[in-house]
Amino acid sequence: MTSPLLQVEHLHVHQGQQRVLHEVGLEVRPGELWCILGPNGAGKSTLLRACMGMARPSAGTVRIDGRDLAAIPRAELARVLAWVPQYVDTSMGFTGLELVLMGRSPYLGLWGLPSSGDLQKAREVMRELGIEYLASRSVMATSGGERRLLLLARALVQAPRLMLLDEPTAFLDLKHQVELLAHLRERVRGGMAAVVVLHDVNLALACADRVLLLKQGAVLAQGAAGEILREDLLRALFDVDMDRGVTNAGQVVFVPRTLR
Ligand SMILES: Nc1ncnc2c1ncn2[C@@H]1O[C@H](COP(=O)(O)OP(=O)(O)OP(=O)(O)O)[C@@H](O)[C@H]1O
Repeated sequence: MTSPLLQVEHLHVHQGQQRVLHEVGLEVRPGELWCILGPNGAGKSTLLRACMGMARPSAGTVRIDGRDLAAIPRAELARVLAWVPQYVDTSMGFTGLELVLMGRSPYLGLWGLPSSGDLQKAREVMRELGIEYLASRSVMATSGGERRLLLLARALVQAPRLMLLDEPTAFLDLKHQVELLAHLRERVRGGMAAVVVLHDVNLALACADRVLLLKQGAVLAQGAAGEILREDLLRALFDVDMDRGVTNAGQVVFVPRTLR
């Protein structure tokens, strides 16, 4: 078995007096796509933030590629790990291409200027995601979904081995949601690892290898997606009765009972 790229052990995080994460453990290996599911306020974003050193553990360890996260210089970390946050600060008025090019900063030389190779990589990823048309547009003049795709492009040009994505499908229409996750799956098949916070159980079921269910800051269950995503655990997680069905194409789906 390959060694983990991300290893979280006995992680506790507090925000002031509030206990946000309690005794969380997680191991992510190359070629695995993990989905984190849980109710609002469960601690999903905090877990991602702790994995990249933006939320300080009150106890426990986070290791990236076998090394203690706190001991890895930021520039070095950025060559291994990329983050797709929930929001982008659009107040600074970058163009789409400039935002995407920021993903190349861990590789820039002495003067910090992107080379023609960096520009080519940025344009290539934008083309793959169908957002070339945003290259010279101000990020302030883009839609919520377009910003999401720009943030994904920025993370992809970073050429990370591990990607952490916080609700990347929020604001995206159905086609873009499916395309984004398919794109991510393809990268993961190529050996990258990804941890994705999602709210949609069916999208998680469609794309995840492994799933972690987080409730009130603690792990309710984790393991292979097909074993963990089942009615009893989903009910315990969301306090909503779910019915399991199978589509004509043989795909398992869950429907909240109150919506039937
Ligand atoms: N900076 C902070 N100061 C105080 N409390 C915080 C802070 N950041 C998060 N929290 C609290 O920690 C808890 C977990 O927040 P977090 O954002 O990790 O949840 P989440 O599972 O990502 O939620 P959502 O699905 O709503 O995005 C929440 O109760 C939140 O109010």
